[in-house]
Amino acid sequence: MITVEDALARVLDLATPMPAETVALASAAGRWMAEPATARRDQPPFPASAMDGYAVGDSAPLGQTYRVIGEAGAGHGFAGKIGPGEALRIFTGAPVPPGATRVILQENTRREGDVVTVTEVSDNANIRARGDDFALGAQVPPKRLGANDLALLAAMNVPQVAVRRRPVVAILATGDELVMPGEDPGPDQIIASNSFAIKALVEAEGAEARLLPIARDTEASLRAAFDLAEGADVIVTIGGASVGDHDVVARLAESMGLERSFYKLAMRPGKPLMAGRLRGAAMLGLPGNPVSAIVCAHLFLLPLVRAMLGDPAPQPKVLQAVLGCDVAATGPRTHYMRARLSPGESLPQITPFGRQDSALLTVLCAADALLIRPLGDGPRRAGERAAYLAL
Ligand SMILES: Nc1nc2c(c(=O)[nH]1)N[C@H]1C(S)=C(S)[C@@H](COP(=O)(O)OP(=O)(O)OC[C@H]3O[C@@H](n4cnc5c(N)ncnc54)[C@H](O)[C@@H]3O)O[C@H]1N2
Ligand code: MOO
Repeated sequence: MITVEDALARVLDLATPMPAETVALASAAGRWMAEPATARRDQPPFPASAMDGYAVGDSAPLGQTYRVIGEAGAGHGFAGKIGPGEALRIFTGAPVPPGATRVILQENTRREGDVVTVTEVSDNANIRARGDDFALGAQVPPKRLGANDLALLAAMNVPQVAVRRRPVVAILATGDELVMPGEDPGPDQIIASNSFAIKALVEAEGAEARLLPIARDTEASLRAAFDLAEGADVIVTIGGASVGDHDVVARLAESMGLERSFYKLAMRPGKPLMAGRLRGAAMLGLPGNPVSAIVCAHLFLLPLVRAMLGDPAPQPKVLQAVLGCDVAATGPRTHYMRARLSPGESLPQITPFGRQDSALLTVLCAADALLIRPLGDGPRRAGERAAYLAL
């Protein structure tokens, strides 16, 4: 059995970066940029008024009067320039003309005909310098595009972005006992649940999920399912990974040419995880127990997807908390305990659930964190520091 850290490094070795494709900005939310984007203009492209008021060329002392010589609005500049004793009626977003050094807030003036008088002084010039937000040539380094990034690229006049193609993740649940939700299970059958979590997790990370039909525990059925995974960038099998007579996934994948990176790791839940490369795709064989499959997806599948999309830090983010109760020593496997966070003084408090069976979806749903209990660690007392992963 290898360690979790070693296993993660080997999984990340399976990640090949996705090729780039070009998409319209309006379709780029959640996508990973494949290369930096470059501003095609200054923003603002001219000194711009930040307020509605009057543009003048002096410090606007109290009682000063100006003759209003024209008007400028957003999208409608003033062609002339401002001389001494002159003011331009100006609105927010309008270009500030030459000669003007400040915009007096409208509320700080009195207007009579074409004469405006300063009624209150302010040291705010109310002018945004050209390029104040960004300058021509400014670069946005590759990142996952969120709403704010899309607005920035739009302002930079970047109508299309080179993004990484979404990796296709084929999800293959295996087992004679499984039927899909809504079907009529036989007396020995249960409902396949894991695939739905795995699909949602990889989609949220920016991948495209391909949910394959459930494969039965026969070589023919599994082989047919693997054929349906053709062309996927990642193949995820669920179940059939352990030592039982019906656990044919590994055997079959190997007969199809799987280059195995590892099988079994010192982790609980998730010991029978398998990883490798099959027909050009990265393959992860997740254990069948629902919590094992989902925890392994958080720890290995999502980092793999992120690495393929170009995330420079694809590893799960380990956070710190303090224990909310005493915990027992761990055995020879690092234990990822389903736990609940509550507010603490400087760090949150983390308390694992009493029931840690890897079949318990209700406990997983009640959890918002995985308490990490390192392998071989002794008992720990409430109040001691502990690492966790947020769910
Ligand atoms: N003799 C041993 N037995 C087991 C070992 C072991 O080391 N020696 N490991 C245990 C551990 S740990 C795990 S985890 C499981 C993993 O088993 P498999 O990956 O082979 O999974 P299955 O046997 O196919 O299923 C386990 C369990 O999960 C249910 N299952 C499977 N797929 C789904 C699905 N898509 N949705 C919902 N539930 C699913 C399945 O019905 C079984 O109940 O092995 C232990 N045994
Ligand atoms: O390691 Mo298994 O995944 O405990 O249920």
